[in-house]
Amino acid sequence: MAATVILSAVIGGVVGLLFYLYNLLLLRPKLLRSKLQKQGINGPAPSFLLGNIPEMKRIQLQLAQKDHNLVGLDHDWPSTVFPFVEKWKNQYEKEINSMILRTVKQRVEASYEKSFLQRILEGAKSDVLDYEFYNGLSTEISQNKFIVDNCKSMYFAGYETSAITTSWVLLLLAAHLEWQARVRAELLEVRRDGFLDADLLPNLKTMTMVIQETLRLYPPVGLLPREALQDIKFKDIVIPRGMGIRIPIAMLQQDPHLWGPDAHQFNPERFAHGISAACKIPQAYMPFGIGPRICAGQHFAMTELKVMLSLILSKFCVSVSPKYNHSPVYRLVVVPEHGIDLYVTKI
Ligand code: HEM
Repeated sequence: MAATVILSAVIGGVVGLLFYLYNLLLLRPKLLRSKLQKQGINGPAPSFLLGNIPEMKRIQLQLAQKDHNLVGLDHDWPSTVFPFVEKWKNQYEKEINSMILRTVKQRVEASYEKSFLQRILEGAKSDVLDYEFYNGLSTEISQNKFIVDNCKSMYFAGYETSAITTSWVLLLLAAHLEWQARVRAELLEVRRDGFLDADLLPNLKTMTMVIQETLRLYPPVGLLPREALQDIKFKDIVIPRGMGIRIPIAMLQQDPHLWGPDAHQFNPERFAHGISAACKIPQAYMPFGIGPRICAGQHFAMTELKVMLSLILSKFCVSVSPKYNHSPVYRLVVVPEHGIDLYVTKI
């Protein structure tokens, strides 16, 4: 009898352990991964956005296939509890870094044009690396680190932000058909001969207003982190050196005291005479941040958004599907929790 109990306990323990490992290593990361993919995180990027940097797209696809453990574990399992997670993360980081370096170098060797990546490489060789951050590292390591860090920053800062803004704009235009019609009419008028070139983009005034209003209501970066580098006295408030500060962009951009009673509504008309006329304190509108660290890609992002929306709206009408469940949430950027369901009709 005792032997049966012990045997059952051992079998139960082994089965439990196997299930735990299965859950930890396979099932859970897989579920998390598909959940993240549904939100568009780590999924294959639209080729338009990455069209000019196909290598980055390839890297992203490779990562999407490879890093399911990393994604799952990163989100759920603190490395302090499972020290091996740290080891895996380091291993993945090394792999990702060498993938980026390899890609950058191959691309630069294969290209004669003055590309953005070439500029990063030139930057890596200039005295920019005198920064404290790189002190103590050998020249080669710091140059490589500079290249990899810059590629990661550009990719991190430039992809999700623009992609999610396009989605929010399409949703808002699907919900406000009169604005969709105005944007389309403007588009047809501006590209009279059927071709929209770069010089015509500034003429898309209504579209600019719609994008500005979308970025007001759904700023991808909802909070801006800063750190006080010295003691600051701000009226009656003393902010000691080293304190972390969060600037609540999303809240500032919907404050009725600043924007009027319709602050929570979609009304692109408020931007008809620019940002200063739209808001009592224009500095409270900061979807691209503010100050010396303002978004380096803001003009590129506006151009990219206009081109992408022009291409979509000149060919398709969008309307909201009854399946759509509105629930914006703060993740890495502000995203629709359940995705965006739209009906798309060819014009
Ligand atoms: C709708 C699209 C975008 C939004 C809303 C956005 C927003 C932001 C915000 C809020 C910041 C922080 C600014 C601060 O700290 O004051 C930032 C930084 C940055 N963004 Fe963007 N961004 C967008 C697109 C892009 C694109 C397309 C690129 C590159 C191609 C880019 C590159 C960067 C870089 C490099 C930084 C860091 C600048 C620095 O720290 O000096 N962003 N962005």
